[in-house]
Amino acid sequence: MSGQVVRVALSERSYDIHIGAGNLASIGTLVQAQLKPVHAVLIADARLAATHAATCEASLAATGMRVTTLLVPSGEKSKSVEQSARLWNEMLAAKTDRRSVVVAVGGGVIGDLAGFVAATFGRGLPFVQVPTTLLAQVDSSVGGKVGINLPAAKNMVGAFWQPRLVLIDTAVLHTLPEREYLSGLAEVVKYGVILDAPFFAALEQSAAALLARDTVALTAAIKRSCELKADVVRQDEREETGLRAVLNYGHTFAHAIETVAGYEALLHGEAVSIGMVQAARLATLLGRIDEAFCVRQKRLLDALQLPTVSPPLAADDLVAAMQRDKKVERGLLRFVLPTKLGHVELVGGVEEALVRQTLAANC
Ligand SMILES: NC(=O)c1ccc[n+]([C@@H]2O[C@H](COP(=O)([O-])OP(=O)(O)OC[C@H]3O[C@@H](n4cnc5c(N)ncnc54)[C@H](O)[C@@H]3O)[C@@H](O)[C@H]2O)c1
Ligand SMILES: O=C(O)C(=O)C[C@@H](O)[C@H](O)[C@H](O)COP(=O)(O)O
Ligand SMILES: [Zn+2]
Repeated sequence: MSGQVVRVALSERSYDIHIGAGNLASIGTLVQAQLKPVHAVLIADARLAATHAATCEASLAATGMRVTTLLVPSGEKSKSVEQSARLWNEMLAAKTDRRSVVVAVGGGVIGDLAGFVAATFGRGLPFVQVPTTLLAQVDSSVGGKVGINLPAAKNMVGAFWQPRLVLIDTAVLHTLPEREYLSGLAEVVKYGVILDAPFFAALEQSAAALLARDTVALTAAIKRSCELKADVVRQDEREETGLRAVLNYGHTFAHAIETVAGYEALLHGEAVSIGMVQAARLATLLGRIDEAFCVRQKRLLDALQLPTVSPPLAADDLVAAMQRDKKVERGLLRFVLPTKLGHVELVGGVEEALVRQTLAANC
């Protein structure tokens, strides 16, 4: 198969991310060669039933394995206990067992949900990610964080369950709606800010090409994002040393906004864009970074047509949501904050008054 491969090197169960254009139809041969399952449970976004999910289904079936396709309604609300229970029951009815593999086809919602179901059904089934949004290709399909939301807390129930392989077909991005595409660019910008200043500068140069979905610029951005994430996950797979927390830059604010807004008003990447602006502002209030950094970060987010101002939400509700963030330690908030372009730190003991001041400055 042509294309590029990024390796996620782990002590157990390392895996490859295959990146190419038009490689979706090779999913069957890849899965068969690597996992030799007798049965595939294809969990797909219902909106992709007639397109990318159908391609994957045909490719898997062509290898001779039995295929059960389970469609999930599109949208963040599907990352739920109810959808998980429905999938577990349908998998049982379809005689899913340890020779089965779960294949997720869709964006981050499907990957997180299908991965969670794979991690829990029968105490764990092999799992394959076929991400079809930019956000899922650069972030959610890599690293094994799987899970669902509770109404009052985003991603609160889940597991670390690594996929056995990730297949990225950049051609599927041609059908992605504009707003969803831009949302994925926010996580790409995140990688530049937290880990790679030259990559951030390259994004500044290629903003117009990225907006035009230019294949060369896009493939480079996807590959670099996957490499950066793979390297963090390699060093701290289960977010135990604090290193992996860097990937959470902007997310304490973002998850609070998404939760308080009821999971539907904003896309995850949009909330991350706003959250990165707020995290940078908090860092300036703490004297950890200068205003020039904030201006530069916002300029790139603006160039990529991402939102940088939160919708009006009650500060009390946002702070209460932040108190339920998984990074909270002994009741104290912790934030990932920039120290310079390309470097962030996990900072504890941030006073609530400063967080409120940051929220009030929303502009
Ligand atoms: N596990 C992780 O490490 C991680 C990382 C980042 C984000 N996430 C999670 O990912 C989720 C967001 O994922 P998302 O942005 O991919 O959203 P999503 O899964 O909701 O997909 C966005 C929309 O795009 C549509 N779609 C998907 N692929 C398409 C295609 N190729 N053509 C046309 N339409 C297509 C879907 O039907 C959906 O309506 C959030 O729940 C977030 O918390 C998880
Ligand atoms: O992979 C990670 O680690 C991340 O933090 C990536 C984030 O972009 C992603 O949104 C993740 O789902 C957030 O995880 P959470 O542990 O804060 O719920
Ligand atoms: Zn994210």
